[in-house]
Amino acid sequence: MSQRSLVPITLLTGFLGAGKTTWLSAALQSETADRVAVLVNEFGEVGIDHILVGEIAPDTVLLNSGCVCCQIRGELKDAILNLLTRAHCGEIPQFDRIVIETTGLADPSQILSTLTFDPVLHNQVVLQDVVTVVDVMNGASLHADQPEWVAQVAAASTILISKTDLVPEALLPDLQLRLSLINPVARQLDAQQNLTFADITSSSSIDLNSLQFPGSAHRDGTGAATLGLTFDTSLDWTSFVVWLSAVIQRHGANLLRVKCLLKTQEGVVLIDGVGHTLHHPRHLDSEIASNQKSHLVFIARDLDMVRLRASFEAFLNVKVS
Ligand SMILES: Nc1nc2c(ncn2[C@@H]2O[C@H](COP(=O)(O)OP(=O)(O)OP(=O)(O)O)[C@@H](O)[C@H]2O)c(=O)[nH]1
Repeated sequence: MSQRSLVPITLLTGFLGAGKTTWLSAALQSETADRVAVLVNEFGEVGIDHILVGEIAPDTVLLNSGCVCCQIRGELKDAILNLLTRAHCGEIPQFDRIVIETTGLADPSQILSTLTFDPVLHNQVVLQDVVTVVDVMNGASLHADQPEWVAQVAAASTILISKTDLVPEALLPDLQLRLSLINPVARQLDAQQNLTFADITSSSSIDLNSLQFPGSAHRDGTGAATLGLTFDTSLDWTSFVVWLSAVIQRHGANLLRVKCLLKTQEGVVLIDGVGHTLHHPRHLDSEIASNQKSHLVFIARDLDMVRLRASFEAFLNVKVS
């Protein structure tokens, strides 16, 4: 099956009470909403969010009795396959996208790993976006010392900042800066802007101008560190894959996010990974892409970024600026 026919999945995550269900309910009511199937994962005996979302999307499926990232991965797989089968048989309307709303304590990298490595799911669905809702009131203060919050922010392709109506506008830049220190490659949007799925998901053609890469290594105060490397030389793709595989093999548990735009002898390649799982590399063949420098970004916890940079330079024989 070709990549084109895979059903895209949007993973909607964010800490407890951040505003995931509120945003999802609003987006589902938008006139321009895709045809969306929704899976809601909740802790506890009684799920409530799926009832709220279910008023708008009647075929919403509740995954309860555990967290989808650790305890009920099999249930997630069965629920996705069940949705696809029911749509195929005409029992529920056809859909263009599946949205999975996680619990507030989920680690997105575990779910990505299930979606990517399961041999059956791998041929049916593809994780397209990780959308993380961050509560502007509690995000950087209350939640920042929670590893799950940092993992969710680091995994995001888009960060939706919620509850901006509840704080003075002047407080926003501070949170935005802190978020971009943890994850410099995610877009940050105001959740109150009536955003549709089209607004928050990555399009098939990538807007290179929207990609941001940090210039060096830094720590953000939550224990996560970021390394950004930029260089102009063309890389040997095979050597890079060997190096990256070794890094993931050795330090996979510490990695929160990897994003690379690479000039190689085979063209420009975009690599996007959450935790130690990588999406399929995407070839970018536009003229704009070929005029870019190469950029690598690693976000990790307890990883010596100076040594990582030295190892990259030595193995690939590249001097970075
Ligand atoms: N004022 C305001 N309240 C919001 C906003 N977004 C969410 N809320 C409120 O915040 C509370 C939690 O919102 P939910 O959407 O249930 O949050 P959640 O992330 O789905 O929560 P859990 O599933 O329990 O983790 C609710 O009372 C919402 O009404 C917002 O942008 N502005």
